[in-house]
Amino acid sequence: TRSTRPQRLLRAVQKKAIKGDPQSVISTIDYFCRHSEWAMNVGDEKGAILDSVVCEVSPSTALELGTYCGYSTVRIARLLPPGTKLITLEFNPDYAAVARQIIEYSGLQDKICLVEGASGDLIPKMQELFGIKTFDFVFLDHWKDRYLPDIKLLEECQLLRKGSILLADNVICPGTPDYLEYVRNSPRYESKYFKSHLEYTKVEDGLEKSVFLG
Ligand SMILES: Cc1cc(-c2n[nH]c(CCNC(=O)c3cc(-c4ccc(F)cc4)cc(O)c3O)n2)ccn1
Ligand SMILES: [Mg+2]
Repeated sequence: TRSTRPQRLLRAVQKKAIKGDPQSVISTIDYFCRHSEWAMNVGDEKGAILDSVVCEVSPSTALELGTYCGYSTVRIARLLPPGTKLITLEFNPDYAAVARQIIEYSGLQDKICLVEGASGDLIPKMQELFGIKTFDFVFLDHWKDRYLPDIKLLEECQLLRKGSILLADNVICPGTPDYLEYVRNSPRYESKYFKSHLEYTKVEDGLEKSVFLG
C-alpha cells in the first residue's frame, strides 16, 4: 500500500540528513515540508520562537504533548542541558514509530522519553512513571480540544509550580479558543502571544506563552 506522509518524511531524513546531527535533521524536514509535502511540524518560523523560550527557561524537566514525527522533540532536546529529560506523549502509534526513528537518527534518544498513549490517561501517571514532581516547561502541540482539559489536569495533579512555562502551538490555526480564553483571563496565569504563521505557509498562527503563577 502507499506510504504515509510521516514515512515519506522519515525517508527524506534517512536519505538527506547527517546521522547524529540534529540541526541537519531539522533543516531536512523543513526543506521537505516546504518543497515536497506540507506536514504539521511546528516549522522553522515558530520553531525559532520555541528555541528562544526553551533557551530562556533552560528546563530541568520538560513535557511535550503531541510528538507527531519528532521535529519539535528534536528542536527542544538539542537545547536541553545535559542530564535533563524531555518526556513526549504521542497518541498515534504510526506517528510514534516514525518519531522514534527520527529521534534516533538525530542522536538525541538519551535525552528523550517517548510514551505512547492519550495525554488524559498519561498525565496523572507522570509521578509514578518518571518520578517527576513538577514540569518547568510544557509544549502543547496535540489535539487542539485537549489543550484546556490537559492544563487543568496538570494543575490538579500538581505538576505545575510557580513559574512553570506553558508554550502552546496553533492557538490561531487550527485554533484553541477555549484554552486562550482561559489562560488570558485566569488570575493563575500571565500570558503573552507570539504572532507568527502556520508552518510553511502565509496563514496567521502563533504561540501563546503562559507562566503559571501558583
Ligand atoms: C498524547 C496525545 C497526543 C495527541 C497528538 N499527537 N499528535 C497530534 C497532532 C496534533 N497536531 C495537529 O493536529 C496540528 C494540525 C495542524 C493543521 C492541520 C491542518 C490544517 F489545515 C492546518 C493546521 C497544524 C499543527 O501545527 C498541528 O499541531 N496529536 C493527541 C492526543 N493525545
Ligand atoms: Mg502544531
